[in-house]
Amino acid sequence: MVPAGSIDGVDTFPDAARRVDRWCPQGRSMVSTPSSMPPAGSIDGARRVDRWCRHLPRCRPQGRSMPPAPSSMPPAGNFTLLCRSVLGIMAPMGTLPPGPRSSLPSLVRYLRDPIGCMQPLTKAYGATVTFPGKPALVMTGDPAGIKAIYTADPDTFAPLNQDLGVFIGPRSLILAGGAEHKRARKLMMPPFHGARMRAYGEQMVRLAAQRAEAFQVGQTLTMTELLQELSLDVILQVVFGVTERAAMKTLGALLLEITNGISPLLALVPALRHEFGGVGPYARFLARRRRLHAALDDLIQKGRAARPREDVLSLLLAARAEDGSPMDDEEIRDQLLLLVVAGHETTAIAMAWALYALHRPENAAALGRLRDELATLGPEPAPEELAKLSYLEAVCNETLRRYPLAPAPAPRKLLRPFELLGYDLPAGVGVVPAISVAHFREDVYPDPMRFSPERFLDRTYSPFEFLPYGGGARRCLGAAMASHEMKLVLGTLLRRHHFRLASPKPDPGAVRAANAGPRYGVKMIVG
Ligand code: HEM
Repeated sequence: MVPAGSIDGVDTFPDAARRVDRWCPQGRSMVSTPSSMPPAGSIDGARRVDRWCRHLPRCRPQGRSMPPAPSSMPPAGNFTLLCRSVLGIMAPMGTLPPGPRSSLPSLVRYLRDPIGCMQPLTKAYGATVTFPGKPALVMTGDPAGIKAIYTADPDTFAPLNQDLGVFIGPRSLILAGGAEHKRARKLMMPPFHGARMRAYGEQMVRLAAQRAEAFQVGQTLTMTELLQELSLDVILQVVFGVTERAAMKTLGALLLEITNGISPLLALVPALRHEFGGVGPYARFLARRRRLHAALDDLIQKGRAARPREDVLSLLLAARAEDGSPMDDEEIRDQLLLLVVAGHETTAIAMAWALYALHRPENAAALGRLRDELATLGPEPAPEELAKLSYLEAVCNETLRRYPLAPAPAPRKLLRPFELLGYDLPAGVGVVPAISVAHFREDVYPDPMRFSPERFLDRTYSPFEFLPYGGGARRCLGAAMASHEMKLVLGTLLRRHHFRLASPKPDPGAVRAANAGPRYGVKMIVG
């Protein structure tokens, strides 16, 4: 048995030794401490042993086979840990789950392979990983950890990326915290409630059918672009209430300028956000934002003057908080911008991934089964009939699982200490449910890389195992709308046309703004 003594004072804590015994022979499997583990007398001390003992010479005389540490693992001894703490690189590492020494390689890997980038880290450290930084980020793909985050009191967290306010409006829902978030969410929820989808379905099907009518046999379509335009049209009509063609075109162009102008580097590296005398990507972005703000202000004024309509903007203008106060124009403008940024590219990418997956040769059976199901409907089915198809729904869910758009959604910053899977995380740390880890767990989704809609017919998954829309108090506001749109648009396109992929090359995905989308745009030939 490995004596746990004298490493960071562990000798006074009896369960530490058992943990060492568990970890040392296993080498690389540095999974997070299971919640079933008895609480350690000194949690800090014991956990440090969990993570570091196999790198310390003290363990070796015990005759255990000590596999080499993974190269990304810090060669930590007390001195190294101390230096890091002093330098602030890994500030409170003593209480955090294991993770790589630097976050930079992971960031680079994320930009190259947003969906698969967590897999090597999961192999090295387990489903819960700490990324050092200021603040450190703890990502967990463990359903128990995800549950702890999503079911915690929402006031435990604040949204972390306040600096993203330049892109999505400083007063937008996604950046609000505490009581402000609760107030805004309550005001914004009703137009996105599942029951409202009936009102929006007709418009979604009509817009998809109009696009599909223009397709010509043999034509090559870049699905990400086409579907982005289509879901922008849906947002313009359903959210903004703009139905007149010319107005849709003008506003649509301004919105696309903004959403396409948010480069991943600008979003991830605040230091690049300088105007540099009016040239460069950030200066261009700010000029576009000014033009868009003017157009949105105009739309809001017209909305206030018009009679109430069915669209989201109209409902937001009429919404009142508990104290009877409405949202002011500036807040509505920020919320509208958020809805476009959060809503149109995400849904478009999800639909493009679905078409890509269905038309891969290995998934021919899934496409066949879906086509058979669609053929059971009459010539002009009501949107609700499409929305009720169970295999179509399973295809959409499997797409969102296999190709998570937000592999790691916006971090939540801890406002107070928080226990996660037995680790006592200090205030200030960011926590992130790692969708890209949760959706690829072998124990939950056997053969996880395979696209298999049948999974969603055979069993149901908990909200901590299947979480394409995040969860808890910040679960995606547009989830019902996105799922509805996916089913109606895919159903409408596939009922009217056959397609094949223009290239057999697999698409590993790439970062597009904040989302993981197809790298090659999903080029398809109309059959
Ligand atoms: C397939 C499409 C979509 C996916 C996969 C998706 C995914 C997500 C995710 C993962 C989050 C973060 C949740 C969290 O932090 O726990 C989120 C937040 C959000 N989404 Fe979506 N989304 C989609 C479509 C939409 C649409 C269509 C809209 C609206 C038009 C929308 C509006 C929002 C808003 C407003 C938030 C912030 C919620 C809050 O902070 O309270 N999303 N979405």
